[in-house]
Amino acid sequence: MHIEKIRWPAPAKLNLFLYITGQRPDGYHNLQTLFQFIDHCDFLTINANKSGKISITPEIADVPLESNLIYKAARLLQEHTQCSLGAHIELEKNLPMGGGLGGGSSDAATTLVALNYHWQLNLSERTLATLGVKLGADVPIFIHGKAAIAEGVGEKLTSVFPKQPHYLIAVPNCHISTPDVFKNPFLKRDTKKLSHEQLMNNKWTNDCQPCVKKNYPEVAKTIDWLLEYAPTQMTGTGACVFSTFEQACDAESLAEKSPNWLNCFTTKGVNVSPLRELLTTKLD
Ligand SMILES: C[C@](O)(CO)[C@H](O)COP(=O)(O)OP(=O)(O)OC[C@H]1O[C@@H](n2ccc(N)nc2=O)[C@H](O)[C@@H]1O
Ligand SMILES: Nc1ncnc2c1ncn2[C@@H]1O[C@H](COP(=O)(O)OP(=O)(O)OP(=O)(O)O)[C@@H](O)[C@H]1O
Repeated sequence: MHIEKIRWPAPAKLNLFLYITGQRPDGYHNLQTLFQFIDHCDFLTINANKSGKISITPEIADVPLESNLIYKAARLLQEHTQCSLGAHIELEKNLPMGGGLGGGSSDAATTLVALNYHWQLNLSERTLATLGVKLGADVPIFIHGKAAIAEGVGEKLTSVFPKQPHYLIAVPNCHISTPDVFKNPFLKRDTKKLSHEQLMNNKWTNDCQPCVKKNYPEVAKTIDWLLEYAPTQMTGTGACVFSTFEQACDAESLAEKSPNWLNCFTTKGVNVSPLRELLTTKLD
């Protein structure tokens, strides 16, 4: 067991494009989506112990321990490996919840990767991703840790190298349920599947955005305000929206002049996740 206390990052992701190419018999949707990470993270400080128990502080408001994806990921790993070790996890929650930035999935992925290290389980990335997808469709990309086109329901990953621009991320004041967006009868579900080369060279859009804009006026107002200044679109099933800039100073000056109702922060796109950076450069 690695007993040293380590502060592990759990970064957010953006869907730079998101196309729905069909629906499977089980109701899940086949996607073609481009994931990039941003340098804006939750942090999990992990202290491994021999208790067999998983404790997390502080609690997340409205999320009981048994529903916390960090707890679920740790339990899944214990069950899969019959490991009798435990851990105390201190969570610094910086990512907005239910915003399409994948914070819950990222926390779960970081838990799997970190406990695999602390408990010295030696599970492969593939095994961790197979366990992780049970917790959420986005967990495998966070375990992969490299910008990628995801296909299937999000589990088939091909690494790609999009530009790493600066972003202004806006967080509209509304919670959007992912299942509700996928249930919407007006959702476009028949986008033609394209080659990776075509996908990377075309203009990038998000098939969920028109329905979400229609049903959530806060999202529509945010996108329309930002579009006056920079290319802007929604990530995932919303509600967060990102505007793209070549220079950090342009993102920052737009954030400064944005109206009070627009809650936002600036960050940079990264093709290697901070979690992967830590694993490959600092812990090897
Ligand atoms: C749309 C994305 O945000 C893209 O990054 C993700 O694929 C959604 O990932 P997530 O929030 O982890 O979603 P999950 O918890 O796996 O799925 C929530 C619900 O969304 C619907 N869902 C999700 C993913 C998918 N490819 N097809 C779907 O139809 C299903 O009804 C599912 O029950
Ligand atoms: N550790 C966790 N962090 C955030 N949310 C969690 C966590 N554990 C459970 N949840 C639940 O998961 C829900 C979705 O959280 P999350 O922040 O991942 O949404 P999201 O950013 O919209 O994700 P996605 O882009 O994958 O749809 C939350 O509303 C919360 O109830």
